[in-house]
Amino acid sequence: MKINVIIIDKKGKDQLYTPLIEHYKKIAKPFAKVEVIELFDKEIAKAHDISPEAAKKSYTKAFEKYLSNGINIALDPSSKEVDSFDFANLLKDSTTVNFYIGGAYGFEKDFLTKCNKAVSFGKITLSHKLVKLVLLEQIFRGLSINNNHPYHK
Ligand SMILES: C[S@@+](CC[C@H](N)C(=O)[O-])C[C@H]1O[C@@H](n2cnc3c(N)ncnc32)[C@H](O)[C@@H]1O
Repeated sequence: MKINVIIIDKKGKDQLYTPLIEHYKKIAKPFAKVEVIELFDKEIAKAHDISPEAAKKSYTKAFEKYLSNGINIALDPSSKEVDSFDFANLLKDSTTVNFYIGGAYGFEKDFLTKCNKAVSFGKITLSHKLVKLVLLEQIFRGLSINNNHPYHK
């Protein structure tokens, strides 16, 4: 199966999170190919200087081309909270699963309605880099649950 983590973020490897992200991608390999897709362009940078609404619109524009393939799940703090078993079930719905992590201003409502689901990791707001790491760990945990791997005890 293919899992895409699509995030509004500048490309580039930071020393802090990248080794762990790569670790989870590697250990998930027997079950799924996990790819992290970072999106940030001049249009998003410019929109940030205009208004939160313009910024959210620019995120939607960047995300939209990925919506056509597979199941689409937005990570949104104010949506339905999931536990690790609910999360594992999301990975059973399709052979391609796209997860979306919003930018500094979250998502446009319109984008959330275009996704199949929106889920929350709790009411706290995590930085997008930290959310990416938590998501990668939960993807591996979910794959472990679905494949009876002993990681999830
Ligand atoms: C810095 S946060 C943006 C905060 C923004 N004010 C909002 O309400 O979404 C960047 C992204 O991280 C993700 N995120 C942060 N905390 C989260 C949580 N508790 N559960 C799910 N996703 C979260 C969301 O995708 C969010 O758009």
